[in-house]
Amino acid sequence: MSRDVEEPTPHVAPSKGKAESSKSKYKRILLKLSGEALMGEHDFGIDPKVLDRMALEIGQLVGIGVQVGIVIGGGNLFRGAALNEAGMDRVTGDHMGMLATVMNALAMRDALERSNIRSRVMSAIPMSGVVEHYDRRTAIRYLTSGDVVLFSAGTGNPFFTTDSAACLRGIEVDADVVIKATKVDGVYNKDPVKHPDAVKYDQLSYDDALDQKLGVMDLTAICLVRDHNMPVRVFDMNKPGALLNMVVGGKEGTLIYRGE
Ligand SMILES: Nc1ncnc2c1ncn2[C@@H]1O[C@H](COP(=O)(O)OP(=O)(O)O)[C@@H](O)[C@H]1O
Ligand SMILES: O=c1ccn([C@@H]2O[C@H](COP(=O)(O)OP(=O)(O)O)[C@@H](O)[C@H]2O)c(=O)[nH]1
Repeated sequence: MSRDVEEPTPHVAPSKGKAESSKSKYKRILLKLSGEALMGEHDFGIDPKVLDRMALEIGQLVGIGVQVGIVIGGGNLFRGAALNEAGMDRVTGDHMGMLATVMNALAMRDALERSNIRSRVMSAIPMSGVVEHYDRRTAIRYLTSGDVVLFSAGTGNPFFTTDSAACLRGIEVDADVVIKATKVDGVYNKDPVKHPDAVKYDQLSYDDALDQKLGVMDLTAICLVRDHNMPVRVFDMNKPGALLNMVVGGKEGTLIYRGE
């Protein structure tokens, strides 16, 4: 697949429906939201104030015609690896982690709909009566019609992360970019939380991210985007307005792409 990387010319594919995105650099994005960020000031669970703020920011994108797919993590509730360390079977823990992402997606849909933003939740694990089962063609139809689509339950398989799920869904629905909204404002040469002298990259290649084993995103996810030439942007979701600014072409976060 030869996906046009965002530089130097914005990639606007005519096949993605009628949405007017004259001010947006992208027609369709896949936004990965950290589960942990949903906790806000708390140690566990979901802070409704955080959801409302995110709904507002997502609404701004929808308002300028951007088609938005979202993958939410589950780290605010359960992580398979942590449950495993505490003695639980890993696969059971991962199933709990994936179910946690469904709960987060339901909470986010609720917040979006309270803000009058049409949205759908799809799950990689069938959950009849609660959410729709993921189907790529249906998801693309929803996106094209302007609905926000929340892809929940990760990839549906244990031993993966929601970063990998975000990259997978982004590639499947032919998004222009995967945007990882996280706790740090970009990718650094080492973990900036542990190393105050870490230096931030404005952009770096997939191969550099892999070679340096930069921990901001798991290596499985980076291999996937590299193989499909899907650009990834990493930015700080706690910085108000940063998401909209990035989508209209402002300088935010770090771009991971195929390089020169
Ligand atoms: N080289 C790096 N650049 C930026 N962040 C890094 C790096 N190495 C490790 N990190 C850590 O990765 C974290 C983001 O990844 P992760 O915990 O998976 O986030 P999320 O919960 O958003 O998926 C950051 O909070 C940061 O502490
Ligand atoms: O495809 C997937 C995605 C997620 N998970 C599980 O769900 C948890 C929550 O996802 P993640 O840790 O990626 O959430 P985040 O760090 O983004 O909050 C993971 O720890 C895994 O246990 C999984 O098993 N398969």
